[in-house]
Amino acid sequence: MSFENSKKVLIALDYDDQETALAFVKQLSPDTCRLKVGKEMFTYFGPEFVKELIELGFDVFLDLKFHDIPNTVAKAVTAAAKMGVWMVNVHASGGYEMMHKAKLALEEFGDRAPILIAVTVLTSMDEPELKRLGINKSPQEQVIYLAKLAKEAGLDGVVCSAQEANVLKAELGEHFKLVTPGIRPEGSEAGDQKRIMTPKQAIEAGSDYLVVGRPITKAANPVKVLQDVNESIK
Ligand SMILES: O=C(O)c1cc(=O)[nH]c(=O)n1[C@@H]1O[C@H](COP(=O)(O)O)[C@@H](O)[C@H]1O
Repeated sequence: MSFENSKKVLIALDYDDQETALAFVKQLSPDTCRLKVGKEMFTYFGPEFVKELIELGFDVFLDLKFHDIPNTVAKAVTAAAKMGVWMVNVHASGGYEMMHKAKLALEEFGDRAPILIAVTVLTSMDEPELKRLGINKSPQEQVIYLAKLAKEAGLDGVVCSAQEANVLKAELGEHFKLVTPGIRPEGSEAGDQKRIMTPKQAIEAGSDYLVVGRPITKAANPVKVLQDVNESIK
């Protein structure tokens, strides 16, 4: 799939109602954003919903964060590729073998293989939360550690917070893609996100793609907020 990144905003479609989601999507253009379908919408509406978005011309990031034994994850990313999605993700903490098998499974799709990325440390986590998991590292140290592992396993990039983008670009190179949620335009609420940045700061730090959900989808005028975000990162 194409890494073309003039469209940097990936809108997180986290709705429990398909009609509302589609009414929102129909106000958007595939020229100004891509769409992310995550666990909530996929669990409610499944592959048919994803295919409908693709038919409307959108690149879709299927965000199901697979984390299982290598064989199961390889089969799951194969199913995602068959659906025609642009990007798919797994959890880096599933391990080298799991990530590597997933990457190998996508080889048969050639140029049509989705971009495969790994979630490092969720943007909702901070140092105390990592400690509770038994990980005695800062989020940044753990992100770097897992991102290196993902690169070694052949993945195309990682999901991290924009706060780690700078150091990851320096350590892992220009071509390793950084997809950053936890994006909050000036003045919007952090909610459950802990490691946040504004769209402009994130791009300046080296993010390739910005995942933005509630600041756009819950806005009174979502299309205007998207336009403002795109304008701020031109
Ligand atoms: O993989 C993701 O997309 C993801 C990883 C992560 O570390 N943090 C994170 O927030 N996400 C997703 O990004 C979206 C962020 O949405 P908002 O917080 O509403 O902007 C949600 O759909 C999350 O599931």
